[in-house]
Amino acid sequence: MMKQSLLSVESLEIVLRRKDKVVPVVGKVNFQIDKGEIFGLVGESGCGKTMTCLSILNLLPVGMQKVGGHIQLAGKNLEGLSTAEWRKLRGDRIALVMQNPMSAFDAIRTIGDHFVETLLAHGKTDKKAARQTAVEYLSRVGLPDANLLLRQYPFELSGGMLQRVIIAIALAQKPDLIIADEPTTALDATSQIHILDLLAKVRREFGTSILLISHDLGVIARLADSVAVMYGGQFVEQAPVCELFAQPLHPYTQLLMNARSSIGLPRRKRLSLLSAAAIEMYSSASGCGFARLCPKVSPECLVTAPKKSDANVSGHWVRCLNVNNEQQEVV
Ligand SMILES: Nc1ncnc2c1ncn2[C@@H]1O[C@H](COP(=O)(O)OP(=O)(O)OP(=O)(O)O)[C@@H](O)[C@H]1O
Repeated sequence: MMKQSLLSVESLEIVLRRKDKVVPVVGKVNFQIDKGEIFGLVGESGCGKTMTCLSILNLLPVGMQKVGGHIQLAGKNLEGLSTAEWRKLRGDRIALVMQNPMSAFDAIRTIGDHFVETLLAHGKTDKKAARQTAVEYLSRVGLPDANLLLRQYPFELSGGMLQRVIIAIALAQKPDLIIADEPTTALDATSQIHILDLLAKVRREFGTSILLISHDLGVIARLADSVAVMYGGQFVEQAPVCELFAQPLHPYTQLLMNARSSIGLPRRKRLSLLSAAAIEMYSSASGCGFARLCPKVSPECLVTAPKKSDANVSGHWVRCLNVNNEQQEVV
């Protein structure tokens, strides 16, 4: 089947403005998500994953500013939308599933209130029909006794159940894209697997595209079709998921893989691997942002910023001077 692009992010740049300082947070990020694709974004805490997705929804926090780039959804430029248009787009076209499901709910309102109000706010239906839709979608995400659930309060549900409710509310609006930002991080191991299986089912049954953000390569491996590795506000490698695991090229990706495969090692040894990957922003005007931590650093890395170079497999590229040096191209 022909691939059809859904989301296109081009040269995205985000900065943090603090008094007289401007701190780069995300720099010249490019990616594309096709219809029905699950695109994984992986990287250590603080590398800019969340700011990248919040910018897609025009929800950057105070002080953060998108200063460059273009974002298109199904060919339509998302610049210059009115507040009402943004409100409609969020939910109707793009849904957001965040890390901590409890924080998405008002503790003194029932699940039914949340569900119905969201549907009514998006002008879909009357109250009775909204409750019917709620029952249908709560069942579709595998929650038993949906009628009882609608009368319950958030504190009466587990984190895994609340995450399912959020996904049900999102699906009821039939979005084109779900942005799932660390959707399983706050859950216990069993609930994590159930939520990942549910997201796979959502893509299968609804054809929804998913931008899946995680610091955990295992989560990405289980679900994503392709994956981008982010470090210090930049994408440093991107590949189809099997290819990335078979042949990680960037030293940072390799470090992430090693840290993961060292799960069985004593805690101290594991931490020493992880601390080597501690995040520093790409604040250096020249050179590679990862150079100071890179086990393969060469003198050139300190002065020359690496450009993208293609690997042998289609869709796989890396930003590192020490990989395929001769293939470096201007991007
Ligand atoms: N509200 C905010 N105000 C100021 N700086 C922020 C704010 N939110 C995030 N940052 C900073 O922006 C940078 C990118 O943060 P971001 O949340 O995108 O990282 P992340 O990769 O999603 O990490 P995590 O998984 O921990 O959320 C970090 O340096 C972070 O400290």
